[in-house]
Amino acid sequence: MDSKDMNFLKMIQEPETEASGCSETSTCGSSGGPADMDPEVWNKVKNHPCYSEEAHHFYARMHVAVAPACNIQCNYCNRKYDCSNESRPGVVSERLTPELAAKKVLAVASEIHQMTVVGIAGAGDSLANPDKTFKTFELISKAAPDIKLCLSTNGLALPDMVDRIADYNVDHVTVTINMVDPEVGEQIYPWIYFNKKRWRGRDAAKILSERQLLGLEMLTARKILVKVNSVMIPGVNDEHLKDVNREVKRRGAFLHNIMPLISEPEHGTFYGLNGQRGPTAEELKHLQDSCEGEMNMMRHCRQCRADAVGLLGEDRSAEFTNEKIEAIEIADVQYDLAAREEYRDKVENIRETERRIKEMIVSGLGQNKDLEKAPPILVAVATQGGGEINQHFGHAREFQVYEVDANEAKFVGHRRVDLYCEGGFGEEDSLTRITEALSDCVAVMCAKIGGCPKKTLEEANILGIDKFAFQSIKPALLNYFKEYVEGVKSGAITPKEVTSQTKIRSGAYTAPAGSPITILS
Ligand SMILES: C[S@@+](CC[C@H](N)C(=O)[O-])C[C@H]1O[C@@H](n2cnc3c(N)ncnc32)[C@H](O)[C@@H]1O
Ligand code: SF4
Ligand code: SF4
Repeated sequence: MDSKDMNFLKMIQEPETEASGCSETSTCGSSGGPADMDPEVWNKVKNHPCYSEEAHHFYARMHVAVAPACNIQCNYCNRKYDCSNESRPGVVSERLTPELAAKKVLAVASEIHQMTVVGIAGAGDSLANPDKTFKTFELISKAAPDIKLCLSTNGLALPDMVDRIADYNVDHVTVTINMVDPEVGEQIYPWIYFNKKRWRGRDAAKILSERQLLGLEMLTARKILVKVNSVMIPGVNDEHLKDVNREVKRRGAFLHNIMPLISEPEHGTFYGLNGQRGPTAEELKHLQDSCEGEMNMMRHCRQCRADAVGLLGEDRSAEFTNEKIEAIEIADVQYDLAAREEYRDKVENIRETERRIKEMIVSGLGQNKDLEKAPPILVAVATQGGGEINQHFGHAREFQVYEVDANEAKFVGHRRVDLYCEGGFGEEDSLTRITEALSDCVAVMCAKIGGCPKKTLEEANILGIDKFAFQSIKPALLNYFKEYVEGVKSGAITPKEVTSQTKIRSGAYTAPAGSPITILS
């Protein structure tokens, strides 16, 4: 186990908690997953960072960019193959052959033990490049059998590929479904290439939609978990995505990930060049909230590049360039399966303990009528993984935002920000932007915060809090909720009107060049 892994484990093993008498390092019972989840499903999702919000604090993924071609055109997509400065889907720094991809997976997995999933998500479409995609899976599954395989597709080729997908034990497939009505679809897709012919307009959208829904049914019939991605395009498919949600739910999709359209003109997409805007954070959250029901909504998607490596929200791809991978002697790569398993076992014990602690806190809060009645608050958290408040305010490139009440602390999105501590350079500007980005939060929790940013935040009625440093995020937030409500009651804290429908001012915040738009997902 390398020193980074050791630090990470130490970080998650030694929390200082005031949450309860049960130490978080102890293992209070078995790790069976949430009570309401089928154990077979839990086993598939428990260490997949995209399929489980909880898992994304502990486990990493990597994308291997082996699939350059695409069989359709979306009006929001412009693929780039040598781009290191844009952080959005469809861009990569370098292409990979299946052989180099497998070598890269081994190199990353031996360096980053929390990396549990390899996905193929472009830069084009995984199933428009089936030979490269399945060759890559074949090589990875031989060399690294504990790694989960995952693919993303627009679904056009899916019905023809389901058997091959099942043959490679791929348990997770993402299908992008933006419409179930060809009238809507013709505004999103200028053409598709199907049966050796280019189709346009409503005919194209009809074929695509039928193939997507058929593919989805075929996957769920084989118990393969399907995440449906939908890009929310205001005025085109925003209201219609409720119908999409209903149709995919009916066909057994496991998770629905409604993502905001990214349409900066400089990316050169059709929508970007024609002024099609993306949704505001408030619009996005409203739609996600209205679709949330029996079906899980994904709210922690970071809209990653096609060659992303690391925990969601961090990108370590620059550490694993083709040049570095090519220079590695495969015999020097230490793929230590036992150490990887040991790491996962420890994480699962910690998660199980945290779940029990949360239950105890919630049951304690439930005894108090004032807390039960109090409206939810939004709190921002600086974390670098491990499910803890463990990042210095000035080192945060994103803040996670939680909606907290007496019953739960729910992840509702993230805000990307400029780094505050950059050697004293431009600090005031970045602090202003961070304050704007967190304007709807009552507090920001971090491992440490300096006097100056604390004062500026307080002027905007956002408390900078570092006393929960290195504690588990959700227990700390639930404990803080009690403190906040009591503080408001006693007059020590000035209340902030915040509800789940609060207007999040994403429009007021300009993301730094090269980063995706700020979202509250
Ligand atoms: C680059 S695609 C690769 C996988 C596959 N070709 C597909 O479309 O599903 C990965 C995801 O990024 C999404 N995406 C691409 N460009 C986007 C944009 N400009 N805004 C939001 N999502 C985008 C796609 O819809 C898809 O869900
Ligand atoms: S299907 Fe995927 S890769 Fe192809 S154009 Fe659409 S978003 Fe881009
Ligand atoms: S784009 Fe979203 S679903 Fe895909 S790896 Fe990133 S966080 Fe996961």
